[in-house]
Amino acid sequence: MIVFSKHINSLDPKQKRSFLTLLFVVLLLRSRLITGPRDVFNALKKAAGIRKPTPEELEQARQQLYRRNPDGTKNLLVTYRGRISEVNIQPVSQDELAANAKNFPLVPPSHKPNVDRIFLRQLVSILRITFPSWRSKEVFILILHSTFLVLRTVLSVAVARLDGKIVRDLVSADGKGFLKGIGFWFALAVPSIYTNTMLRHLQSKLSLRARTRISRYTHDLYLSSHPNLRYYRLGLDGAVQYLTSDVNSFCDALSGLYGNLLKPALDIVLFTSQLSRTLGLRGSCMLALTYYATAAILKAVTPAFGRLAAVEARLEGEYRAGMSRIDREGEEIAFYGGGKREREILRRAYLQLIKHINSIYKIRIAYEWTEDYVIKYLWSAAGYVLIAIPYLLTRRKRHVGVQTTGPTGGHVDNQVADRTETYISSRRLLLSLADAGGRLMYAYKDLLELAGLTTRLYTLLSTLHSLPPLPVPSDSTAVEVSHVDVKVPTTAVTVDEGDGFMPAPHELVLVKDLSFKLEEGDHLMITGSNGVGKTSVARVLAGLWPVQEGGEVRRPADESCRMGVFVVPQRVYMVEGTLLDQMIYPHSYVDFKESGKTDADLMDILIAVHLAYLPAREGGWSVRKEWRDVLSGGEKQRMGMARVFYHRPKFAILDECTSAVSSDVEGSMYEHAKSMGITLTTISLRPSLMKYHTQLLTLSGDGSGSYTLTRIGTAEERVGIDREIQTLRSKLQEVDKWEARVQELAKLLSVQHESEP
Ligand SMILES: Nc1ncnc2c1ncn2[C@@H]1O[C@H](COP(=O)(O)OP(=O)(O)OP(=O)(O)O)[C@@H](O)[C@H]1O
Repeated sequence: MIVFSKHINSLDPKQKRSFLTLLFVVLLLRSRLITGPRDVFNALKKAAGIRKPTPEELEQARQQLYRRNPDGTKNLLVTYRGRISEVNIQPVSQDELAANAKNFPLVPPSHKPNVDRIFLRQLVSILRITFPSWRSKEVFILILHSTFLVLRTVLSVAVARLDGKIVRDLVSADGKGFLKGIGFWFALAVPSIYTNTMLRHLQSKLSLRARTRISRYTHDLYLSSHPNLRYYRLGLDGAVQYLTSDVNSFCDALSGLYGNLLKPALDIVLFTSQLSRTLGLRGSCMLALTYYATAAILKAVTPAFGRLAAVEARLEGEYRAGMSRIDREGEEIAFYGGGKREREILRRAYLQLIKHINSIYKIRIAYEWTEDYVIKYLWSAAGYVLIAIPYLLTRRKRHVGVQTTGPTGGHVDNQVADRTETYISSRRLLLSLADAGGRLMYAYKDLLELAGLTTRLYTLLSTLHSLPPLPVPSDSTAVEVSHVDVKVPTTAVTVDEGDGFMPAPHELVLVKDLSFKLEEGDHLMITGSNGVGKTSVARVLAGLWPVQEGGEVRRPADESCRMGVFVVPQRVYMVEGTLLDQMIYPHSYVDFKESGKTDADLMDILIAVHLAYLPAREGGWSVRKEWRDVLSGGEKQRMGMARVFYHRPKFAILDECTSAVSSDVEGSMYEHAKSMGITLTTISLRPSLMKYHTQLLTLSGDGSGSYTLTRIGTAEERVGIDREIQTLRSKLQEVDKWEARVQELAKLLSVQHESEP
């Protein structure tokens, strides 16, 4: 950079003029002040027959979502400003993610964010994601950004020199030189402003690219299918905040810091080298001493900005989570009239956040006061002293300051003008130096804040990476469970301790040593009182909860659903999208088209679940609505059953998913499922459903984890029912005794009342 500036200095005036003209033309073209090339481009597009898509084509692209490429990758169809752009998506492979896990060992919960070795290690691990290779576009932007940073520093020196020269011409009453100087001043303004604008632009661009890289990585990591299911098992409080806001803040802080750190550092080196010519050895040593003293004072008064930023992000996440809970559960809250209560909860979360932010502001007052005092006043005073030293202490007249070639040709024939020029140039450089020092100190504060955000992002990534894949069940033609203890996995009950992760205090075993086998056509009903572990059995069967050593779950590999069994939960999930998307979930429109199914097939399914009126009522298959609010509870459950008929799995688990459906429709849906050859496992407390099943699994619920498995309609089941009838009869016989006792007690009470005074 210094070489570059020296090189420019060495050019003769004619060469300098040509160089500046060339620079001006390049900047003008790049700044799009001239729109010619763009008009030509648009005209060419028109001539080539490239037109704007129609609204129908836009809707079609929205519905289709992506196009599959022959090489297996997907092109996402993004509709934006009336156009469709295709973005090639190349997901990070699971192998690559697994290999990266070694870069993300878990942080100890006691770790407090700071600018230290741990921070650097964490930052490097994340930077590997942001800058995947030397040839990536992000590196190119970084190089371009750095080039503009150097250019800005060079221009600053040129401005300081010009400033000195203008004042020199003024003092020596050189009108021609003065006007020439003003002309240069305006010419220099063009590249200076352009450089500043480009710096801001490239900084934002770098932040956006980093955000895209990290978001894609976290999406691939977080939204992983079986056997990873990280989105289900993460167990980190405020995960949404980590995945959205924190990523954004981190990228902004990172891209901002680069410029904020490099620019003042460059400035300091260049300005110091320029000034050292004026100041001499003694002055330069004193300048270095000033730097050291400043850094020491500010380090001593700098608060723990990193930790403060991490706490702020967590509190922001809690507040956001409260807001989205109300948005999600609005109707339930309204039925309970819980607005006031929710307001209190939200207000508390908000006040906690605001109190924290306020305390940061207060902490900042003292810090910023010291910082301003040191940077603005101490440095300026030191600057005056340093400039004065050569004049006050050195008797020998020295040619000091930045070299200029004025009308005098560098001869000192006007001592006052010469001194004024040197003073103005040096003073401007010193002011710029103070400004650079200030920005460097601000950058240290930014660095601390980046440390806090890095810890947050690193915690997310390391927690995601630390989840081992779930065991993949072996293939079988039937569903087989042998010697399985159904227990709540420890990772599912973790508590977020701000930055850390705490395991569950004890293990909760719901069902002990569970064994059963379901061949195709063996329909199982699971029953037992609330909270006994019925849904937990489904979680184990679906592979959501791992099985302990010694136990085993075997399932068929079924193409219709990736996990071998298709589970319909009690609360049916409604996906964002069209009516068609609700029915085919988790299939996409492309999957639907590839499956060969038609609208007529879909209609048949809707008839089977008694929802045939929906497409006409809602305005067709492609209408988009907030289906969670539009459909009633029973309609949603019927839609859940429609999905089962659409996917037609070999085995389906229905977890109380018809509890809001009328009994007649429920019965016809069960008959339809069986006629399609779907083997059902129903979790229900409704005895009326028993007739559709062949086996009954009853979980005892006495805390021992015991269960009974009986065949429905067999001698064994009849014996079981007889036994229960006998138990009830013997209890009924005691009813007479209990009634006699009640009468005795009533008499006793009335006697007591009479004897009272
Ligand atoms: N992630 C979890 N963390 C902690 N406890 C859990 C978790 N999941 C389930 N449990 C506990 O395990 C027990 C069984 O839950 P499960 O959902 O299997 O009950 P259920 O028999 O299906 O109940 P219901 O009939 O009310 O639906 C409950 O006491 C529940 O609190």
